[in-house]
Amino acid sequence: MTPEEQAPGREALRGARRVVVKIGSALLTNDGRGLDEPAIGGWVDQIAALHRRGMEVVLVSSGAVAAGMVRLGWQARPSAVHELQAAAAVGQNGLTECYEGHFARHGLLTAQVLLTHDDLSNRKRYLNARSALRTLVDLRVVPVVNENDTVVTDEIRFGDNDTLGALVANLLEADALVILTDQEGLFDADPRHDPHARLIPEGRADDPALAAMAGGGGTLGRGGMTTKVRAARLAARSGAVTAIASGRQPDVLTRLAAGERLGTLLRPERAPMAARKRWLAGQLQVRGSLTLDAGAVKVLKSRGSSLLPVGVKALSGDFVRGDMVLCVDEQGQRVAKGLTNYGADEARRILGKPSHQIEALLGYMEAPELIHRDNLVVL
Ligand SMILES: Nc1ncnc2c1ncn2[C@@H]1O[C@H](COP(=O)(O)OP(=O)(O)O)[C@@H](O)[C@H]1O
Ligand SMILES: N[C@@H](CCC(=O)OP(=O)(O)O)C(=O)O
Repeated sequence: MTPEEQAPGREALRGARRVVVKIGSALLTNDGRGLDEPAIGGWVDQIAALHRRGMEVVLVSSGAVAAGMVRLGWQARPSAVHELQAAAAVGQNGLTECYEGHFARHGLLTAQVLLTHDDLSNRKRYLNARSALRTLVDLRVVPVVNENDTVVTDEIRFGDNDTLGALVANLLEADALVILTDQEGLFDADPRHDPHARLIPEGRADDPALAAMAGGGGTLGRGGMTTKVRAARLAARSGAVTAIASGRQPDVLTRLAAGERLGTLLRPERAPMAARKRWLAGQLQVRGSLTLDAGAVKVLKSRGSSLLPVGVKALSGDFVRGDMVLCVDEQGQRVAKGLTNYGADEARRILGKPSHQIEALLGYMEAPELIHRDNLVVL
């Protein structure tokens, strides 16, 4: 059997028990004309149908800023953070009200869950968010998740909801992430600019060739296909398949759940990572970077070893013990990410040195490794 045959494909969607559905801004707001209520009603009807069949669905919905702009009568998306925050606060109200009303037609309760990057990067808050979401799902409530745009600033925002959708899929170990957008799926070029662009029906979530075809978004959406392909790679870490499809296709969700070949399906190729490693991999903020020699790159990749100072050639950034740092090879390619046992000043003094010299060099030894393998994830 080839790896392609072994990997979960369309049947993973058919048999999915838990699914995260992400609906993008471009689609939700009918290209900027305010919330597309009839369309939202249609997606809710499909989710309710899946729910009745026993499927657990978590919704990740964008649209707060775009809906707020329309309510406030603003023509153009503001660039000032405080205005974006205000628009999100006004628009999120409308979103919640809209979903609540439509799900109520089916006798289903919804729950508004607003998350920030900090909620998922701080381990304690991550575990809290996980148990709250799990409880809601167990109670058969449909969580409606968005980024808490009103309190985030540029440095700490996910920005696009594709990434948030993937992290929620990881958090709940969902079987599938379905990304509904305004295109039929991933094309080999941006169909907005290339009329000859062709749809890619299936691929590997971590295929770099697909990432290269994906471009940025329209005026309303944030990340375009770039963040959708990256989200598929993130979702694959917990074994989820990702479908990217047009929310304008009639019955798109129920047809996907029936295993129909719609849109683009991106399959996970590697075995799912343990939960803690996934949490590490999902961290977006890194404080510094370490350049590894070829020997260190090899043992990290082939044996999952810890990173010792002896294998590090250079470092950059201003990090402290416990911060996330990126490990790159001598060509600058990303190799791994992990939580460092030493701050930048100490690490600089022990670079390239065997671990038995650490105590003599620093006057103490926190640990023999710069990054322990439990705190390291190979990318
Ligand atoms: N290779 C590609 N295939 C399909 N769409 C692409 C591609 N590259 C860029 N895009 C753009 O990505 C847009 C969808 O992303 P985005 O605007 O962020 O929407 P959303 O709000 O649904 O996330 C499409 O309208 C399209 O113009
Ligand atoms: N959190 C933002 C959504 C960000 C956004 O537009 O994301 P996306 O739909 O992925 O392009 C909002 O509700 O306006």
